[in-house]
Amino acid sequence: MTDPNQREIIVAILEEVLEEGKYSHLVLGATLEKYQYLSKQQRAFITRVTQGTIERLLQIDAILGQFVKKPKVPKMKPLIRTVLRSSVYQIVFMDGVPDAAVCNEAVRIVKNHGLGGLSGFVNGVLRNISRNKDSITYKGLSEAYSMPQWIIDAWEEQFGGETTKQILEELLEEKKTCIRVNTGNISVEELTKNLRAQGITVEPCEEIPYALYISGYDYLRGIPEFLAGDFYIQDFSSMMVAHSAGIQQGDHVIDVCAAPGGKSLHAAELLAGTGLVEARDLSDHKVSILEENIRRMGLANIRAEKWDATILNEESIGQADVVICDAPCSGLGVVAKKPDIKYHMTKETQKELAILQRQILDVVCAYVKAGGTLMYSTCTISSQENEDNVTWFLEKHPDFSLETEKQFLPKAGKQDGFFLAKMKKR
Ligand SMILES: C[S@@+](CC[C@H](N)C(=O)[O-])C[C@H]1O[C@@H](n2cnc3c(N)ncnc32)[C@H](O)[C@@H]1O
Repeated sequence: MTDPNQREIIVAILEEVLEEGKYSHLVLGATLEKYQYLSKQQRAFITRVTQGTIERLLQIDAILGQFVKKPKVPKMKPLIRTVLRSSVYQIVFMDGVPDAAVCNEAVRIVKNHGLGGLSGFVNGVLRNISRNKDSITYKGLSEAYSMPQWIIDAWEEQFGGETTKQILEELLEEKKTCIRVNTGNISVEELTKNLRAQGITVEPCEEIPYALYISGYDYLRGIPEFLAGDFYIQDFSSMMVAHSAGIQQGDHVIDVCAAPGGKSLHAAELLAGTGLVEARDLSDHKVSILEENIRRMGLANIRAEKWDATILNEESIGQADVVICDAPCSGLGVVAKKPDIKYHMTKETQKELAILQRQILDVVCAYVKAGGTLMYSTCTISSQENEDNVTWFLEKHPDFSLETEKQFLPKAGKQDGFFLAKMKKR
């Protein structure tokens, strides 16, 4: 557990995410791929500490604020700040990691980076926190649940205090990965057997027979069945889009915001080799991600295309049995798995996103055939981006009617926060 290398790696990841603003899941994924020689335990430790530190950042900074009078956290040297933050996470939120080892490692890293003059400060702060863990207090929900205040305010207004507290609690609980089995490649039973043989815990998902929860695995790309396209990582709430769209064999599906491809690939799988899915996204980079996933899943009835969804594609008018509009959104429903989102998002950006979502809906509804279906979804729980947009859309487009609308709230070990609306064109 105390291999010196691990904590150096953790600090390097956190510096990229917290100091340079890169996305944690991308930096962590790339790092785990780079250090394939590490053991499964070491990788699990790196994942837990980096994700935990990001997830609990406001809480950790509040703790540091209680124990360090000067300098304030924002005024600290970036490396010192990162070492302290990741060490506080281990001392306060992890059992089974000796505090003395955490302090010693922090001192060693600081010295290795030429900041030996500050090693006494780092050592003193961490040992003080270790001795006084029980006296830590938090001012308000924002500190206690590490969630920016503006998000709490918005949720309290929308859901009330009790539900907001429940959401905040769920977001910090243990997470499981939900996968969609590519049943064209392998049966659910066979995949379950293969994964269990590798020591992976596999549990069924009650709502969708071809969805499973997996945990205790090392590294995604280290699972041969992942590389073979036998499964795709997708939350069950997100699977509900293609699952409940009423896709029939031979259908033409247009997914207007498709990358990395979860819903498009799912639709193509449901079409079982028939029909066509046009999977569109904004940039060449996104299209190449779509193409890579299409190749991995081995599907022939789907093609990736570059197209800006805010621009009308004349050729697509009235062509689709199903249009999937999984719009760019604030992502606040998935902060349990991508915790840095909550610090990047702002009220202003959220407003801009709601406008963009309306713009996209307004254009892409033209692609739906008479009698066809428009699926609108987001991975957020904000009514501004969800129900309000649907109401606005239905008023503006009376030829569409609402069939179902569902807001999934985040539930630990079960589902992300997600919204979907199924609309029918008369
Ligand atoms: C929520 S993600 C889509 C996730 C995807 N549907 C899935 O299930 O894997 C939103 C996507 O919208 C794309 N996007 C943003 N603005 C767009 C636009 N104007 N036109 C098309 N795609 C856009 C983003 O690049 C991003 O890939």
